[in-house]
Amino acid sequence: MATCDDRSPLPVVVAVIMDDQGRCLITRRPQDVHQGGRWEFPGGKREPGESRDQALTRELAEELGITPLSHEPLICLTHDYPDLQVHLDVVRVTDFQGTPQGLEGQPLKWVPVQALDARNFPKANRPIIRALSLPDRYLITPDHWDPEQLRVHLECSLGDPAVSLVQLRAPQLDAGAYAALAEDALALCRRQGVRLMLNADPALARDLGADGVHLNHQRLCDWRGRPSGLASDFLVAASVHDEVSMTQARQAGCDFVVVSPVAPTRTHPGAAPLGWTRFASLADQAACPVYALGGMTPEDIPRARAHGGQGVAGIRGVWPACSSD
Ligand SMILES: Nc1nc2c([nH]c(=O)n2[C@H]2C[C@H](O)[C@@H](COP(=O)(O)OP(=O)(O)OP(=O)(O)O)O2)c(=O)[nH]1
Ligand SMILES: [Mg+2]
Repeated sequence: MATCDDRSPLPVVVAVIMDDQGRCLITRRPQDVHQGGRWEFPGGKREPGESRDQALTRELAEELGITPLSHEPLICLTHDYPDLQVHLDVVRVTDFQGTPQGLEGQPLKWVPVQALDARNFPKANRPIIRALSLPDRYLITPDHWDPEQLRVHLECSLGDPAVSLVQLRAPQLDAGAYAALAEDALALCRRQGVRLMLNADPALARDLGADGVHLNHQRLCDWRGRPSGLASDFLVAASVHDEVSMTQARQAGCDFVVVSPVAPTRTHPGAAPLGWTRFASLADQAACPVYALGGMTPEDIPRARAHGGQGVAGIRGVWPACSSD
């Protein structure tokens, strides 16, 4: 059902409320409203003149009878439904007062983040669920590591709890050597519960059972939709450098993107850095979580988040130091 509100996009504040076991609160929308019958995160339309935080406090009081005490930005996105364009400003509520109740008669459930994919949410919620399940750093293998150095670095880094998402990038290897290395790296990553993205042909990533594929510029241009036989949690990511490639990533339905180079970097010394203002503007156009790449270290994570990012990606500065370095 369409809304009578003619603001476009419709400004909506959305709250992902977490409990101390890492579960989040979902509620069911009534049948007779826009996206009726689907599960959602609590929240609603911002009234004219209201700030995001005022709307958050009002909506959570009206719908659940609770008061948010602390929250942080999670992701902002615009989504085009056939009948309505919405702009969702999503925050993660980490502390609140009161016990949530369905004050409008809506069913409530606390569910672990890993169980969210299986629920029937509105389409706009896919990036929110991705943002919840992705870490604040994305490690990319440097191409000067030979396969043995790569194995040593993976083994020493994978025990670090901050390391949970890695991209295997090895453009110096031929297809056969890359596939052999990818099989070894996947076995190591699986043992530690780390997700491995292959910077390779999407069919290879699927056939080896990788957690996802990272599309470089050429593969993003060639992308013709998710190949058949992919699990729904298989991640598709892409490298983005400007508005054109951000639009391509949106059209490809990427689960996350990496924007670069944000700052000067030793690996690409000739490339002009985008800077944080341009990063923020590109992040605003994304329909998915965005990592900043280029001269990043873990100290840049708060800055990346303050500019609308999920966190940082890195080739050199983001890997933990290993004793063999
Ligand atoms: N609250 C919420 N809204 C969502 C989510 N995903 C999503 O696409 N939306 C859309 C559905 C609606 O078009 C819009 C939210 O508007 P709403 O109808 O819930 O607004 P409201 O709570 O102010 O309701 P009302 O007072 O107008 O009855 O955002 C979500 O996870 N949570
Ligand atoms: Mg609502």
